[in-house]
Amino acid sequence: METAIALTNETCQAGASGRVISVDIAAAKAVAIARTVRETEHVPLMAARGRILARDLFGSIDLPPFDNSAMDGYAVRLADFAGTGPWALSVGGRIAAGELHAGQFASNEVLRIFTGAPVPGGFDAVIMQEHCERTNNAVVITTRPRRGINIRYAGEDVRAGDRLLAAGEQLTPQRLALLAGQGLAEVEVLRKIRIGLISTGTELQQPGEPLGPGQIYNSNRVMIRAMLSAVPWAEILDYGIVPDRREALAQAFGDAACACDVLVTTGGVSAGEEDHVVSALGQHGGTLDVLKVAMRPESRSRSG
Ligand SMILES: Nc1nc2c(c(=O)[nH]1)N[C@H]1C(S)=C(S)[C@@H](COP(=O)(O)OP(=O)(O)OC[C@H]3O[C@@H](n4cnc5c(N)ncnc54)[C@H](O)[C@@H]3O)O[C@H]1N2
Ligand code: MOO
Repeated sequence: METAIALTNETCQAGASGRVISVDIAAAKAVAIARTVRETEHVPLMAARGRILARDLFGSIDLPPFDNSAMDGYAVRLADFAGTGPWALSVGGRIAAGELHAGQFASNEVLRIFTGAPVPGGFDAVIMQEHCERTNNAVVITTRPRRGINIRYAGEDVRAGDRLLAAGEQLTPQRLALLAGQGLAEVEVLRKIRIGLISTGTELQQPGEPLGPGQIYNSNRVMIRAMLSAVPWAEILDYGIVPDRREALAQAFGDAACACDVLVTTGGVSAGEEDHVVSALGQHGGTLDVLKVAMRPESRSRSG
């Protein structure tokens, strides 16, 4: 592990003798000095995709909340299947999803039922309509059903009290559905990491503007912003282009340091006297890990 070096006005030269390391090692070193964001916020489920869960979440209700039919067909009681079939049973009621059936049933009565409808107490199987023959007010069933067939029992998917998700997990669409299934409207997540972006270079020009002599369009900015905008737990603060003047850079870094958790800068970290980024960073009392990364065309990046 290379030790962090204190910054001085000459620090911009410090990388010159540093060892060149791989992209993976450089990334690991940058991650090693990172601190975890602790502040949290509540966000609506609809806006929570990709956010990081702040705390463990436990089920508050069973899912499904009640025994319900997995098929359109007939709810039956096994006690009505005495002897050998076929059995002719009369239809004593009808229930669709979203309804309740409060009535009583005589023995030998079945219930016309639809997918998602609650299975009343006492019924222990649902026979698909395709496996029944309906005649007026009766159904003929030829095969004795298995107990529980085509019934989704309360709590089969989630039990109240189960740990559903752990702190630190990312909220995928499927996990969000799990929380919605518990009736949650919002969820506590870690606040977004604020990533500042500063493009350094007197020679840089914004795309869309005429290119002056010696100028080059700022292509890194749009690339980095596009990459960061795909990160749902990050927020981008774009400070635009800052010219290669030490005071201007120090001012921009000072502003950004107050507002950001991470600052991404491009340019100005080479070894010439026009490269002021490292020394301007030093003005804010930081320490610096010099990371010379084995990549082309830019081999110089810094993390601190
Ligand atoms: N006799 C037969 N019955 C069924 C058959 C079959 O071949 N023969 N196929 C089964 C299959 S497979 C499916 S899938 C379902 C499709 O039925 P529907 O499209 O009518 O779906 P629903 O009954 O409306 O819902 C099914 C289930 O999911 C619950 N649900 C619905 N919407 C939501 C939502 N937005 N969020 C949460 N949960 C929802 C609903 O309450 C039901 O429990 O048909 C079978 N039946
Ligand atoms: O075949 Mo249904 O449409 O998935 O469960």
